Amino acid sequence: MKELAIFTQLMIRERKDIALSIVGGFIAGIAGVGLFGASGYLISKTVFAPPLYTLIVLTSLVKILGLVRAASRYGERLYSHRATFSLLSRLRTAFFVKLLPLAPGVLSNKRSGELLTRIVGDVESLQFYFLRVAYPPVMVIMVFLATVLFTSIYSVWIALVFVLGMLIATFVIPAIVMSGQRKFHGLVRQQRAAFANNVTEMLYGFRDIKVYGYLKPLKEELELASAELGANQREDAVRLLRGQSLHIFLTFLVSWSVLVLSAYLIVQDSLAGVFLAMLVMTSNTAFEEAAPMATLPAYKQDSEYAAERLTETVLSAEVPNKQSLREFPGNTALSINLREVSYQYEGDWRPVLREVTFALPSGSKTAIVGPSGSGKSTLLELLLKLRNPVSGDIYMNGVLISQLDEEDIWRNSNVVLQHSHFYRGTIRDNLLAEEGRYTDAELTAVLVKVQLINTSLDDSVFERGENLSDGEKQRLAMARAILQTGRLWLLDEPTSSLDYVTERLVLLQLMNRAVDDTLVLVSHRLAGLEIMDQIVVMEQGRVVETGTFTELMELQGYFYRMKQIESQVISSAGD
Ligand SMILES: Nc1ncnc2c1ncn2[C@@H]1O[C@H](COP(=O)(O)OP(=O)(O)OP(=O)(O)O)[C@@H](O)[C@H]1O
Repeated sequence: MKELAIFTQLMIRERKDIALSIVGGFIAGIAGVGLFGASGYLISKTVFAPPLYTLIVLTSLVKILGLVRAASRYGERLYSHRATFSLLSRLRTAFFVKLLPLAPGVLSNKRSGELLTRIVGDVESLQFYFLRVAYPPVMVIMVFLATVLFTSIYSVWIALVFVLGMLIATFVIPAIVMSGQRKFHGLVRQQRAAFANNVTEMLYGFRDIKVYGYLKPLKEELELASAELGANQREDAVRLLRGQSLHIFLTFLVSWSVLVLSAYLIVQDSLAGVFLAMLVMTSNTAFEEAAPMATLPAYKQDSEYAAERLTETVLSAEVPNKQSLREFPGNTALSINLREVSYQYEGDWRPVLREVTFALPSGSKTAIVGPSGSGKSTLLELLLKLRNPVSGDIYMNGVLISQLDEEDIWRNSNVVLQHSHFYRGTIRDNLLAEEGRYTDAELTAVLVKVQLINTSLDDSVFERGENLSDGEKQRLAMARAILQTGRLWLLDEPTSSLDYVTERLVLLQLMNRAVDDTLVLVSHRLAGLEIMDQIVVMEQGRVVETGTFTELMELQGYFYRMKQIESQVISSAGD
């Protein structure tokens, strides 16, 4: 199956450990069969009171085989587990490297809880591919062939019993295990993903869920789902155990058959009685070695399913071809051109942006205004190449954005999105400034610029900034942007939670800092836009007006009417 090709390639890189584990496993298997065979022979031989040297040779052989078996089993375990963990670490890295450039796309398509359990669970499942799928057949075939060859020296019929038993162990028992497994194929995995989704959603929205009294039904639902998942996991484990029990039953069945057949052959004078115990012990040990065959197809199916889903996760997003990308155009303030840009969210029936065309000259300051839902934030995401236009073109300094590496765009932009993320740590950690790049005095000066006057760099920040007000979060996000050195500013309502005075002060600082740079400010508020070089007015995904504040007011169109309404609302609120 082609999805497992990645794994096969990784196995080739671990070939040395794999080869050593196969050699160790083979020696351990053969030594085990030899050890028990020799013990059986020794027991039988003592009955005939053989010369002392025969007993010494046989006892020494048993001891040596015991030592060889233990040492080679140790080697096999050491190398096979080392190979497994190296494979796991390579697999994790390889998958993460593939996932990383796709992150914004994959994260917006998938629910976070599901994505996490999928990736972790599927990668962990694949670690068993080598130990429980690829490795056992090689070992079983080698040990078994050697054993059949050895027994055929004494009796072809006994060798045939071995072959028959092995066919049952390799095909019939796994088929019985699989017949139950097929019905439940992937069910546990799907249930686990659904469960993780519900838990993550509950954790994210815990406060609202609690306040609205929705906690109890949700908890009951989760408990039910958890019990169902537990029951199915138990059933899965029981199915595997049933396979192993069947295999043990087969081992005894074969040993009994060998015993009966040997007894018959001894009576017929076709076999010397002294070999009876040896053959029975040999069959018992050889079949013990084949125990992993019972669960092999179940693990194989599980690994294939995991590989398929992992591939689907990385293939479901567009893979950027970095080779054909062009160098980011210079260290100057960017000029940006949008030509007939349209965008539609996946699965949505209407476009969010429709043939948007406007230009942002180098060093210009542009405000994008419009009612909620008119597509302003989506437009910024397109400029950041977090999303790609469905049609139309975006140029940055004359280069098509599709030919630019998004990481270059991010590095050259100072961004404040509507919802910034904050980490558990200190204010200093959350400024995300490269260590050693700024002194504490410089960082504090930036905090002052964004009016976080009483905030210290060592103040703690809780997970997701729970202990910060919305206004503090916005100012901290603004401080982060100010500490960046890009020449493009993309700000999505960065001051919407601030009071009027603080907002003015912060924006003033920002304009001073970005004086020579290109700046785009998405804003709901229309006050203070006089200082902008250009205002782009959007409505239902279209650009309806563009111009300076004065031009738009003179036009007496959409912006003018919005401004009138805002003034009326402000004055009536003041009455
Ligand atoms: N991830 C998404 N998937 C599907 N639809 C989305 C997604 N994000 C936004 N939308 C839809 O796209 C439209 C435009 O959203 P967008 O956030 O760009 O508007 P906006 O003008 O920035 O709004 P606001 O001023 O309220 O922030 C909305 O109708 C919204 O429902």
